[in-house]
Amino acid sequence: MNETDFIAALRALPLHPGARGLKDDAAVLDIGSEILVLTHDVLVEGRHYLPSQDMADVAWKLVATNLSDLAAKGARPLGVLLGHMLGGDDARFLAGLDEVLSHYGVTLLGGDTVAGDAPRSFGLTAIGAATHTPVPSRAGAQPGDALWVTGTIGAALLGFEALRSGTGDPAAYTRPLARLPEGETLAPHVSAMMDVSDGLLLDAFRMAEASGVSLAIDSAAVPVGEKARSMDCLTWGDDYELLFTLPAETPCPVAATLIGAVEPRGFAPLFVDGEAVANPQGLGYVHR
Ligand SMILES: Nc1ncnc2c1ncn2[C@@H]1O[C@H](COP(=O)(O)OP(=O)(O)OP(=O)(O)O)[C@@H](O)[C@H]1O
Ligand SMILES: Cc1ncc(C[n+]2csc(CCOP(=O)(O)O)c2C)c(N)n1
Ligand SMILES: [Mg+2]
Repeated sequence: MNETDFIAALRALPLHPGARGLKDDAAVLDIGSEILVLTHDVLVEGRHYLPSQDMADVAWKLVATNLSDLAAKGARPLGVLLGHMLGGDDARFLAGLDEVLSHYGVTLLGGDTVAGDAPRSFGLTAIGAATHTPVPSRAGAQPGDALWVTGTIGAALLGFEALRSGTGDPAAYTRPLARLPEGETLAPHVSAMMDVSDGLLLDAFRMAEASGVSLAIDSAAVPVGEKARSMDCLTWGDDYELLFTLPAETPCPVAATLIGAVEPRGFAPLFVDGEAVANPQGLGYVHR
């Protein structure tokens, strides 16, 4: 069973309405006075980071990737709960955790600590407060809307290669940034929004499926890390940029690039340069 199959099977279990059918970046919990936004992500040695990496980078990435899901819902972080496995360079992990929490002005709520052998994994739950209702979802894209993305797609891939070769800047891979200010600015305007974690094309496919529309992407319009390897950049993932749709007449209120359009559902959820993409296979990263 791969990640997609497992999540599909989870959808048959009793789901909270705030789980949004397990088809969104985070759960949305209306508790009356506030709307909480909740997300959890895990990093695994060898899968999400290299065993040789500085554990300070791992702590940074663990927090940033979770905050990215809050950003995609326009939420402001309230705090985090950490699931920690002792046995690596725990002092460096603590230093990186201090650094990333200070950077985002976020504080610890709690967590759990265990010891274990490599390959170790680390979990984090991030809790945020919605800044705008309705909280943006992946499901609201409307035919006629414009499709936008922040930042450079494939920067993480190039950062990963820089880390492995020891030449160039690995920061886009080792120290991704959560687009919290952009997410908050965008939330009142977008019809749909998500972060790009598994690859632009796979995540666009998921947005199209959730919204019941087709997304048409002009691949040449996407700002990629390396033009000659555009397809690698569009499918590798780990970029943590925001992918969103805006009504055609709405000016984009943040720095971002127009990369396509929302169309009524055609015979595929995704069209890349006019070519129908009916199957998500090969569009991005899926755990298996
Ligand atoms: N083990 C699990 N138990 C419950 N819900 C899960 C589990 N794994 C995934 N989900 C849910 O499935 C949906 C999709 O998850 P996914 O991990 O693809 O989203 P994401 O966090 O935005 O992406 P990424 O993990 O790549 O950052 C979310 O609603 C998530 O909460
Ligand atoms: C050492 C190493 N680091 C990174 C990658 C690439 N990668 C792994 S998971 C993922 C998507 C986000 O994960 P998730 O869906 O769990 O949030 C990506 C792009 C790799 N193959 N090897
Ligand atoms: Mg996400």
